[in-house]
Amino acid sequence: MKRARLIYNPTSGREEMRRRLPDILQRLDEAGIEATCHATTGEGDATRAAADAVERGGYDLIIAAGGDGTLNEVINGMAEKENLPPLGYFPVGTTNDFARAMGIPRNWEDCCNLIIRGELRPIDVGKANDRYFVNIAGGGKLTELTYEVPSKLKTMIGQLAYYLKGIEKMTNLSPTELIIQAEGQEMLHDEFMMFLIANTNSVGGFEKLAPGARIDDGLFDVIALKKCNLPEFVRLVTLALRGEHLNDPHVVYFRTDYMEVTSPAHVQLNLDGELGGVLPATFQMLPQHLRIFA
Ligand SMILES: Nc1ncnc2c1ncn2[C@@H]1O[C@H](COP(=O)(O)OP(=O)(O)OP(=O)(O)O)[C@@H](O)[C@H]1O
Repeated sequence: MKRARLIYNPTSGREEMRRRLPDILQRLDEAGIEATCHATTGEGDATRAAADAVERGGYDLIIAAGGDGTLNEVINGMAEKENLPPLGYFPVGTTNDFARAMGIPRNWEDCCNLIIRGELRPIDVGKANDRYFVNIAGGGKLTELTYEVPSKLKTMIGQLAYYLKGIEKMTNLSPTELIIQAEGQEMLHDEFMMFLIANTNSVGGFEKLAPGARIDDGLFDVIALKKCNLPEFVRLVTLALRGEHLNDPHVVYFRTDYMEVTSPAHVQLNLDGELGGVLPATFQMLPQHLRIFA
C-alpha cells in the first residue's frame, strides 16, 4: 500500500469535496493508495498541513484538493523542505488556472486515474520574497480583482463573480508607478496598470495572455501593461483574448528567471490569486522544483 496525505478545502468551488470524498477515498484504496485526510479550516491551514506531512514523513504522495488558493497554500508548505514527495491535485475551485494549464481534468474519477497511473511532470516554482507561486504573480490595481470577490459569491455563481467584479473595477482604473529590474533587461521605470509574472499559459481564465509560458522551462513570462485609458484597455482585452496583445506599444513583454519590482506607492502582491504581501519584491525561479501527477 502507498500512503497519501489528502489536504482539501471543504468550501472550494461548489463544496464538491464534501460530496465526493468517500468516492475518491474508495477509488484510491482500490488502487492501493491509502489516504488520510485533512480538511482545511481557514487561511494558512493548508500550508501548515502540507509542511507537517512532509516533516512527519512516511507519505509517498501529497494530494491537494481545492482551488488555486488551496494548491498555492499546499505548495507553500512543501517548497522549503527537502525530499519532497510528488503532488497530486484535484481542481475543485472556481477558476482552476493551474489545472487548465497542466491538462489536469476536473472530473474526480479522471483525477484519481491520473494519480493511480503515476506519471509525473516536473514543474517550476516561483519565489516572491519568502512565498511561493506556481501559476502567476502580479500587482497593480487590475490584479486586485481576484481577492475582492467574496467566497460566498464564488460558491453561488462561480466564475461569473469575477466578471461582475471586473466590470466594477474597470470604471475606476488607475496606474501605479513601478520600477522593474530584470536579469538581462533594461531597467523599466514607468506608470503601469498592472504587471504579471506568468509561470503557465493560463491566467485568470485567459488562455492566451502568456501564450509562450511553459511550466518547466525555468523562466517567467513577464507582461506589464503601461498606463492606458478605458477604450485602449477594452481594445487590449479584445486583443488578449486572441493572444495578439504582446506587440502592442502599451505592453512590455520579456522572459527572465530573476527580477526585482519596487514602487513609491503601496502595491499589494497577488500570488496565484491570493494576497501575497506588498512591494518591494524579488522574484526568483526555482526550476523544476516539484513533481506533479499530470
Ligand atoms: N474551511 C474553510 N473556510 C473558509 N475558507 C477556507 C477554508 N479552508 C481554506 N480556506 C481558504 O479559502 C481560500 C480559497 O480557497 P480555494 O482556492 O481552494 O477555493 P476557491 O476560492 O473556491 O477557488 P479559486 O481559488 O479557484 O477561485 C484558501 O486560500 C484558504 O485560505
